[in-house]
Amino acid sequence: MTAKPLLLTLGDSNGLGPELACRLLTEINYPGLRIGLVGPKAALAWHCDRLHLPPFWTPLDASDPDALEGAAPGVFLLTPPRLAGLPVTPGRETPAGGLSAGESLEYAATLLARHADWGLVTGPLSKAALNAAGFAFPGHTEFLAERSGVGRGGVCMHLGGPVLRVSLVTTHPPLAKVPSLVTYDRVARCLSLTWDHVRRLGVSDRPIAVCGLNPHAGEGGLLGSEDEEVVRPAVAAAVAAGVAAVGPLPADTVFYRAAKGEFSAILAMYHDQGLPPLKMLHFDATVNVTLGLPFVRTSVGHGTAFDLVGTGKAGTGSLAAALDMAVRLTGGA
Ligand SMILES: NC(=O)C1=CN([C@@H]2O[C@H](COP(=O)(O)OP(=O)(O)OC[C@H]3O[C@@H](n4cnc5c(N)ncnc54)[C@H](O)[C@@H]3O)[C@@H](O)[C@H]2O)C=CC1
Ligand SMILES: NCC(=O)COP(=O)(O)O
Repeated sequence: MTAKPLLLTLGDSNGLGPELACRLLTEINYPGLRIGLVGPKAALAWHCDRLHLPPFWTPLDASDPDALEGAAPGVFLLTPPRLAGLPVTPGRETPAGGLSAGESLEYAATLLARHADWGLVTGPLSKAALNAAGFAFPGHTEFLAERSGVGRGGVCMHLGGPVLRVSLVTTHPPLAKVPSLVTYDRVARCLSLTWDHVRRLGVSDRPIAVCGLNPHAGEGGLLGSEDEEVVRPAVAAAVAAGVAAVGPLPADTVFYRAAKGEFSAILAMYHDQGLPPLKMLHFDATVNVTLGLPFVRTSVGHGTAFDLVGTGKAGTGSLAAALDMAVRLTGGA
């Protein structure tokens, strides 16, 4: 079977994305794959020059939405019209970098609306630069949820590594808003999407652990009411529908238990409950997957790391893992 084309957005043109794409795609050969880089040529050219690499891509006509479908395996560059000639300032956070990220994502979303069987891998963007460029989204997840028509409530952010996998009930709201966003429907939706994902990965022999929102999962209501009133009924309904899940469990010990292999995934209630343990264990192997979109989207787990751009010190492991996962989820291997 021929592998599906993958789009790889470079993310913020001044961030780590272009450098990692240059290094990874010249170090590793992906036979049989059609990879369409999306972003400005200047970002790639700057790093190739610095790393003494020849251009490793073939330009494609970005106005032809089927150009990548008809291409032979290889690495291609699709530059959205507004990014042609965009100057780059690698390592500096600017609105131009945000424009590059936003336009590239907009362009990729348009192609994926036409080719839902393709996959999308995203390079890191700066949320501040993205918004400074006029794209009012807290991140890729919300952007793609809206552009695909699914809506923010229909998707679930999931990040995983070789041992730990973590889904999030809420994505990027301020902490003060989290309790009101932990609803029965959100917990149920995220459990259902996470269950589908762990089954796809072949690790559904163990249950999903659901974290409590409050310390000690509320200690029976003593330390907060949400775990008994919202989380527990949603978990019970998911179990009745065939999902293997347990909880709410005290979040302070659930990662320790998962690291020993007890759970297939963890459903955390908010960003900084779920992601610090994951990144501590798997920083250079973390893959972000948006569950619930009509197409496969994976991403690096890390951010733009402006401090590392051009130093050659950044690890390419997370991007490599994101590409591998996209190939796997689009049925390529
Ligand atoms: N996938 C995405 O688009 C993501 C974007 N972000 C955004 O990125 C921007 C910067 O965020 P930070 O919190 O500073 O996180 P960051 O991940 O960019 O950097 C945190 C620390 O990790 C290091 N680091 C990052 N990537 C690395 C790599 N590949 N190899 C070795 N070390 C690496 C950095 O040098 C820094 O010390 C923010 O605007 C944030 O919102 C953050 C996470 C994911
Ligand atoms: N910490 C994960 C993260 O911020 C990724 O966000 P997104 O851009 O993938 O929505």
